[in-house]
Amino acid sequence: MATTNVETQIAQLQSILQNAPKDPASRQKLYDAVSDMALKLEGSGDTMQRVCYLPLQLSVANIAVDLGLFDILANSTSPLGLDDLQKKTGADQVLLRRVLRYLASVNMVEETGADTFKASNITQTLSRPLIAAGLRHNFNMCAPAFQELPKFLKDTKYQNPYDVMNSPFQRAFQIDEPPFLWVLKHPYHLENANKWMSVQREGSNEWPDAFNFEAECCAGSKITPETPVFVDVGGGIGHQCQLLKDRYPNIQGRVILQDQPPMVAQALPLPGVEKMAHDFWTPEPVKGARAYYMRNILHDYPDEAGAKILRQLVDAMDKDSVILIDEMVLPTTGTHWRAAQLDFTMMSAMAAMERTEQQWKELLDKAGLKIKKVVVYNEQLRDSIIVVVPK
Ligand SMILES: C[S@@+](CC[C@H](N)C(=O)[O-])C[C@H]1O[C@@H](n2cnc3c(N)ncnc32)[C@H](O)[C@@H]1O
Repeated sequence: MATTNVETQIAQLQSILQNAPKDPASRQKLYDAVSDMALKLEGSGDTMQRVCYLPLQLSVANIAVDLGLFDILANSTSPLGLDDLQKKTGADQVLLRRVLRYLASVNMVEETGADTFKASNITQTLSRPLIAAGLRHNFNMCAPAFQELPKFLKDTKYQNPYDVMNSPFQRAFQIDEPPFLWVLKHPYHLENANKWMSVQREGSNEWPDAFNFEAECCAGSKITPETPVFVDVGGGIGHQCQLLKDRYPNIQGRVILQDQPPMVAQALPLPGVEKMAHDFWTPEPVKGARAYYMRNILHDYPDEAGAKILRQLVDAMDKDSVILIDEMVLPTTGTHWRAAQLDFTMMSAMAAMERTEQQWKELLDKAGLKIKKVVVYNEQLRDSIIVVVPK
């Protein structure tokens, strides 16, 4: 009776899988619900084995990337046996069997018969070059810092880390400079990190999907071609300036990309965007802009340093100016695991943090600023535009 019942339940689950919605948002919702149910169903044996062996998945996935296994299977039109895979990878068959057996056990590849494998949906994802670079980045750079974290926190008496010159990453790599400077001197790690950054929010909304820049920042007094409308402070190579220009091709006024000189020198072509070398620790040279935009800058710094950067902008603002902070705003409860793990990545790498709305208020207060409104544009990570004005 019990067996029949469980077989019926499994059949019901399979029917849910077959009828899973195609649109990404609904699919994500279903995935979150099913994952949550799977964890609630989990017995102690599975819990201990799953948690204790978590690092192994990333390790074996890196072996598969090094051997090109995901690529080979994803590009094959039919299942491949060990002979084929040995010829293509040059690896010993006994070892290959062990690697593939493990990968199949966690659905990273699909086993179609004895010693025969094909790509699964997960193989297809992991074979993509940007995602494979992410496997390398997280294994080579993040995992050593995560490994260091428990001892680091014990040694620092469980105080929240705030000093970028004293982070788990620095200990793991035995360096005495901030990780973002160290990585610039290590091209292999830099390339993997940049590829990972470019893909990790793939498929998510972008800020103009939820925030109407023209209505929010260009209404009111007249804008002329001389009016600075958008200054991207610490804007990297200009992706957000490009996004703004793409979404608002007829926008009047100046759009300005600011960053350190080497970054500005590498910026995208960006027609219609002024490129300006500027150090954000010094007074903001563009006065009275409609919007000073900052994306993923302040989460790198503790409150005092963040307030110092913001004060440079406050001094440049006029009555029509706002600051747009594009960052995660963590909820008070129910933080998604993807957001929570990013917070720990910031802690381990940079002694930095993601913030709740209350924590944003506390930081802004130190710079004489307050929140006008928060527009969430990506629910899962709580990526948001925080519209900020002087108090
Ligand atoms: C995490 S990245 C964010 C880049 C960009 N805003 C984005 O979201 O893609 C931090 C940026 O801050 C820039 N940066 C760091 N220190 C700076 C400084 N003192 N003045 C101006 N930009 C700086 C870096 O060059 C880098 O482009």
